[in-house]
Amino acid sequence: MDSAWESPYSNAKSMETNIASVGFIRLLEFRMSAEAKLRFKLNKKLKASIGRPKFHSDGKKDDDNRKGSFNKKGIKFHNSEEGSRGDLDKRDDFKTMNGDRRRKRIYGDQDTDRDSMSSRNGKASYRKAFSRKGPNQVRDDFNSERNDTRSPLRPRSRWGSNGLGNTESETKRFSPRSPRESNRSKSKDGFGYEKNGSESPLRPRSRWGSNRLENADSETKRFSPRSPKVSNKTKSKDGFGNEKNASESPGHPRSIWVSNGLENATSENKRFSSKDRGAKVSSKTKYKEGDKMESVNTDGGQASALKKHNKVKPDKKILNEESRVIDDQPKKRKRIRLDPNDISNKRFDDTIVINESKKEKEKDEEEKAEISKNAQFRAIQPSSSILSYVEDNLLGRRRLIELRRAGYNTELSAPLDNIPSSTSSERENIEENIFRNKLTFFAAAKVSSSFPPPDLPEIAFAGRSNVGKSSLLNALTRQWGVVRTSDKPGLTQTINFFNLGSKLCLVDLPGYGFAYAKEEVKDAWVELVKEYVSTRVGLKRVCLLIDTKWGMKPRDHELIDLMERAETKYQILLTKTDTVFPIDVARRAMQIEESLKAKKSLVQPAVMVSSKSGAGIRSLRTVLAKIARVAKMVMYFLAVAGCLYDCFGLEAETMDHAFSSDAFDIPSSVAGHDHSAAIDGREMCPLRLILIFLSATLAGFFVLRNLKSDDPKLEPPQDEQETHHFQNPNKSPDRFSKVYSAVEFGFWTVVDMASGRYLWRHLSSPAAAKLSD
Ligand SMILES: Nc1nc2c(ncn2[C@@H]2O[C@H](COP(=O)(O)OP(=O)(O)OP(=O)(O)O)[C@@H](O)[C@H]2O)c(=O)[nH]1
Ligand SMILES: [Mg+2]
Repeated sequence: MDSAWESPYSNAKSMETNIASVGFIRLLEFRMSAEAKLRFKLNKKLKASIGRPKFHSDGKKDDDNRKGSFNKKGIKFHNSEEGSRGDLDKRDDFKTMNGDRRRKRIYGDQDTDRDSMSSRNGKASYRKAFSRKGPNQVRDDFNSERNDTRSPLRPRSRWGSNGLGNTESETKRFSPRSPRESNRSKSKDGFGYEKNGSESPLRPRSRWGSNRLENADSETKRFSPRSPKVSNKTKSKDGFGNEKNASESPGHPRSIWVSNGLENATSENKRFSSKDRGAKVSSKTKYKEGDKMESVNTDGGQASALKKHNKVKPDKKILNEESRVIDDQPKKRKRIRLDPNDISNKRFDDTIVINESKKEKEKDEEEKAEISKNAQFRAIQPSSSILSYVEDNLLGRRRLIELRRAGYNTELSAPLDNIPSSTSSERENIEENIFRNKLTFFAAAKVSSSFPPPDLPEIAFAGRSNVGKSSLLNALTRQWGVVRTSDKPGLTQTINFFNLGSKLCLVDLPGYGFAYAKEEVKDAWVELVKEYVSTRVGLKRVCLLIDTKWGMKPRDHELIDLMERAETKYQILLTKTDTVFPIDVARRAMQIEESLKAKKSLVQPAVMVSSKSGAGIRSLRTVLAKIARVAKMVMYFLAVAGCLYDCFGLEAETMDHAFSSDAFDIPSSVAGHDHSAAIDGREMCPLRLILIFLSATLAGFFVLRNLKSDDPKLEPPQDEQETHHFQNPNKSPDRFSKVYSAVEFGFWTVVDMASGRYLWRHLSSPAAAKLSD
């Protein structure tokens, strides 16, 4: 502002050249009507009511307030004028108004500036200053002043946006807003912009905006489309902008864009273009058809700038093209030469990466092998007998509705192991008497030396960790919680012995394979399990549990090989059948049976169970109960043989060889005889002989009966009771079967009393004592 006002004083030449225009303005002033004077006064009053800008003693105005007041003044003035006239006269009014406005604004400014200036230097009056500058220049100064004195922190003004092309980013930031801003500010301008003021600020697609958006690639492009238009219109009126720039003090802080414009061509371009926009805003504007605006630039001072801009533009294009060419070239990769003796972290990392890639390859190969395994598995066609068994026992993944329809109470644990329509989850419903006995833990062994004496026939449960060994013990006895289970592999870490009454011993072995335990600890488990299954006296069967979903693993094969060598009887149990589809249960059973066909110690068939649903548990009970029964029969036979040996004086050595407990794998305590007693058997009483004969006969009968049905088949249970349960699930077991089982149980007790250990111990102990003497 200062420089704009001071320049006429400092520049005598411009004073002289503008004398003519001053005279013209004075003439205009004399011709001013009384009405116009009144209007001017009114305007002054209005301005005063709005609030006038403060002027400092040095003539500088407070930037924002001052501009606001200028604008407001303009609006008010113009509004009052426009409101009193028709739309038809708008254009004429616009011109005259503009002239008035120009002059009056000058007067308005003069009132204050003259005082301030006279108080400052006491020489030149306002009119002189005005005459020296000329009206156009004054207006131009006014525009530039508005541009320049805008705070750089006020981007929302069209002036600010134009004048603040100081940095590229700034210009970019401001530039898209400018049309909107200009629209907004127009409403305050009083030059027919008030209609635009009602325009939504979200409508930037004014003519300017649309032009600018055509080339949004670069900043220069953005401004360029407008420039030709402006230059076309302003060329005839050119000559003030540059002059003004020239008259500006280069070091003046006010004119940011001017001072910067002298520094570099590219930024100058942008600045000029932005100034161009600002000039456009400050220029006369015709209002056409509501929203559309057409600007007529009276300030042609930007033509030279536009020329500059047009000159620089091709350079930019070239630069862009060059940069594109550079981008298109393939980028050279940095080659890092590695020192073979370098053992820094970098090289160490590289080796790790190589190892990892090897591991990944191995993993990929394993995955491929696994995929082929899966494909092979899907190709298995199970036999119809297995399929029907799976269906009859509701093995595999089943919907609850299906189980309900079959009459099972799905709210009970292991519902398929229960009698249909039963509400009892207790063990009374177990059809195998031996499993009604209480399950009691009696020993745990970490080493073979701590194994308990083999008093009872034992059935062991082996398999990988988490395969469901412990859960199966609970499910078989329907005594939940006696054996501890966990979803974390490796819970069972010792060989745990559980007595089922005094009939059978169930042994829970620690698992092998993956488990949450140290490697050495797991190795110790494996060794212990191997020792147990290969050397344990009284071990009737090892139930090798295999997860139906995953099938057999190398560790399972290891154990099988060991049991084959030790001639330990083992049977495959497929567990967790509820996790796979029924067809896959059948496939897995087929697959395992096929793969273990040649094994001698294997007891076929594989039993499919689920501790969760209870499917197959009854069949497993039947199998295990028969094992217990066979063991009992063998025990009776041994007892009878001992008696015969005693009675008929058979050679002790022969008897020893034929019926030794080791040969039958029966614990000596179960067999209930020793050689010393047998030798002494000749001295037994006749009553004992009768009892032995009777018991031997009955025992022989039951042994034969049991031996007939010793090998269970993969068909629905042959037993009447079993068949009844599975085929007619809605019927409860009839009374006859209950009586039958009770009589059988009583009979076996009598036989046990007559021919078993009880009598033998009591009768033979005195003889043994004698012999020892
Ligand atoms: N779905 C389903 N889950 C089962 C079945 N049997 C056992 N589980 C679950 O499998 C997990 C392991 O069961 P455990 O009985 O502890 O397995 P384990 O073989 O004794 O494991 P270790 O003692 O670690 O050797 C538990 O979360 C059981 O609930 C089954 O038949 N079906
Ligand atoms: Mg366990």
